This record gives sequence, C-alpha cells and structure tokens, in this order.
Amino acid sequence: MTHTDDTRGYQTGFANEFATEAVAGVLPTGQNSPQRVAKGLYAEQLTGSAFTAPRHRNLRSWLYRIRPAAQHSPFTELAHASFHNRFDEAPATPNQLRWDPLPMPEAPTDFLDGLYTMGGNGGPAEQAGVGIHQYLANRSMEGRYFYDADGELLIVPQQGRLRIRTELGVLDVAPLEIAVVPRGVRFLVELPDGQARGYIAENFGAPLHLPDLGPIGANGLAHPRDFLTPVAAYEDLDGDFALVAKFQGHLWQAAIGHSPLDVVAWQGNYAPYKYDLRRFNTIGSIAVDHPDPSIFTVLTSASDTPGTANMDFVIFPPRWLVAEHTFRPPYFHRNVASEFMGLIDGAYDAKAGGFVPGGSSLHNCMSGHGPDAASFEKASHADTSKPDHITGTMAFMFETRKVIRPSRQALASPALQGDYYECWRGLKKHFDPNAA
Ligand SMILES: O=C(O)Cc1cc(O)ccc1O
Ligand SMILES: [Fe+2]
Repeated sequence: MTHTDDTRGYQTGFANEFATEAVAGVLPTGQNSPQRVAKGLYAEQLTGSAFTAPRHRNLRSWLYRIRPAAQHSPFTELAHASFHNRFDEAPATPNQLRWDPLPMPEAPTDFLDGLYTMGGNGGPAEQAGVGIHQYLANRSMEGRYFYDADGELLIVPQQGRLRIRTELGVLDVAPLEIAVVPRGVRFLVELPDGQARGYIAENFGAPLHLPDLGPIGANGLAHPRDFLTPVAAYEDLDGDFALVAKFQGHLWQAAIGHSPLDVVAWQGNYAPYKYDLRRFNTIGSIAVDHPDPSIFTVLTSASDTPGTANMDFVIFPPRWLVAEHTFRPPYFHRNVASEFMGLIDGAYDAKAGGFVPGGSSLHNCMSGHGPDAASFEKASHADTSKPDHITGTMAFMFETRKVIRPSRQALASPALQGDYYECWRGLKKHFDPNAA
C-alpha cells in the first residue's frame, strides 16, 4: 500500500476552483478528460448540481483516480437499527422536547453503526428537507467506506476528534469545528480520541452555502477564506472491503476489492470542507433588543422560495451583549420555522439548567419557547448599563422550513426529559394594571 502524506494542510476558500495533486504532474492542463490520463489514472467527473445550474451555484469536480467509482460488486440492502429517514413513523408533535446527551455505546461501534436518527422532514425523494442525526462511536471505521447519495452531511462534533478520510483528502475536525461531506463523496471516519459524539444534518436540499450579507456589507459572519478544503491524498490499497451507500433512505452494501479513496489528484469546486466556529465574526445589537438569530447564520441551504431556507445552520458563539434597557437573552417567541438545537460546549444563555453539552432540543413551528424561569428572572433584573461577556459557550441550531418530526426512538428514549415544559412553569404572573 502506498499512502500519501495527508497532513500537508488545506486549501482555503469556500467552493473555490481548487486544484490539488498528491503526485506531481497528474492534473491535465487545458482539458478535463484527456485520451490517456498521466500515470495511468482514470478521469471521472463528480457533479453536485444540475449541469445547467447557474454558474454561481454550479458544483462539480474532476477526479483522477486509480480505478473508476463504477468498479464494485452489486449492492444488497444493509439493515441499520437506528439510522433512517422514516420521518412519518411517529406523530409530529407541538410539544417542546429536550433530550439529555445520549449515552456512549458499550459495544464496539464505528461512526456508521453509531448513527442515530433524532428526526427530520422532507426526504431524499423530494430533494428537500433535512435528516437530523447524532453519532456515538467508540472505534474507527475499518475496511468499510460510506457515501450518502441522499444528501450532504454537515457534521458537528461535540466530543472527540474525527479524522474523516475522503476521496478528495483528509479532514481533521475537533469539537468547535464543523465538517461538510458533499452528497456522494466516499469516506471513512477514524477516531483519534477513541470515542466521539456529535450531531449531523443530512441536507436533502440545495447544498449549503454562505448567506448573503445584505446591509452588513462585504465582510462579517463566516468569512469565505476560513473554510478549508483538503489537499489530494490517496490510498493504493487492495483487499476485501465494503462500500456502504445510503440511497433513498436505506443503506446498501457492496463488496469492493480496493480502497475507493484512490483519487490521486482532483480539481473543481465540489469538495469536502471544514470550518472553525471560533472564527465566526459574530455581529449583534449595539443599541437595543436581542437580534433575530438569522444574524448568526453560518451556512444556509436555499429552498425554491427566495428568503425561506430549506435549512439554516446557526450558531450562538461567545460574544458581548451590550444592548441597553433590553432583555438580553433570546426573547420568548413562536416561529413559523422549526428549531432543533444542540449544545457543543458550556451553557446557553436562554437556559439556566437542563440543556447540557451533548443534549438536544426541538421547538416546532409555532410552539412557544424561550428563556426558562431562572434565566428570565436573572436577565430582567440585570444591570444593562454594563456589557455582559458570554464566554466558553457554543450552541447551534438546525432551523428548518418544514416541521421537524421526531423519530420514534427519540420519543421513546430515556434521554427525553419528561419534565422539560416545567422550565417555564415558574414564570410568575407579574401583571398589575395599576403599576407605574
Ligand atoms: O433559543 C432559541 O429558541 C433559538 C433562538 C435564539 C435567539 O437568539 C432568538 C430566537 C431563537 O429562536
Ligand atoms: Fe427558538
């Protein structure tokens, strides 16, 4: 087996026209598909958009590989106990839901085995919506490779680093970073820390991209140059391996006699990437009132309705709160959008207790929610002539256009907090028509 040095770094920029070769002189010049590729490689195109998508949304890469992706045995269905897209198996609920962190598995469990569906909406057939999953793993994937034909995977590590070896190179990601593996890209996940837990949005809709900035201007929020795409790295490895595909909600497995991570060079703008959430240039209110959370959007997946995203990935990073005579934490609200939240680190400013790192919450379309009683009492009496520094925290939200339907297993999980609604019970009636 030969193995290229996969720690040479990354290429910077969001969906740039990248070009990278692990062996010098492989990338053709002036054309994509020469009659014979250098070094005896095969040329293969991988597209992530319609051929005719507008230029600024057109995604494709050319891969120069040892064997074409077509070479493997037929797929047969592979059962998985906890990873699926059956979003209609349990009733959609207007209840506010919150979960404790799911426990780490005791049996040997790799990233693929450890996928656990929390819920979702839409599906791969309609090419819209999102599957929301967690992963809980305690060993590296060995001898098997995975790709998801149903959507791109936005991976949000909460505990433990991941080494994601993809066809297009290696992504090393740690908690407080995210990784995106595009639809169709083959990969495996290794666990440098022995175990790992995190969240995944499986985006069935338009690929995630950076939000427009409107009046914010040319800079702010997530900067394109902070997105990192790996350099080419390949395995030249023969053996008895498995290729696992997720296709229309089901897993399929095929025998493959070589590592599919055999791309020696590639060029294009359809590639995996990572981003350090600590680089987010958070923008907020410097006058009054808590801003709407769209100001915290890192990435967005457009729907067919302008301004109404299929899904947004939103973060609540450390920041200064300076708004005067203002209730500074997230306000009470009901939204047309549905909100799945997770906590990567620290505490969330709307919840004094109960929402802990590794936990999750779901507030669906028009379900009332907001600060718990303790957070409300504290923030309503805080001195707003002084700034508050929110530190050591990172919460996130997968906000979706369609209602998020929890999975049956998530509703039956012992991690579901049966008493979540009580966090608002203690909110007192303060109304006094005669008050000054
Ligand atoms: O905690 C939430 O529910 C998420 C959220 C945060 C915020 O700052 C404003 C609105 C909102 O839905
Ligand atoms: Fe909310």
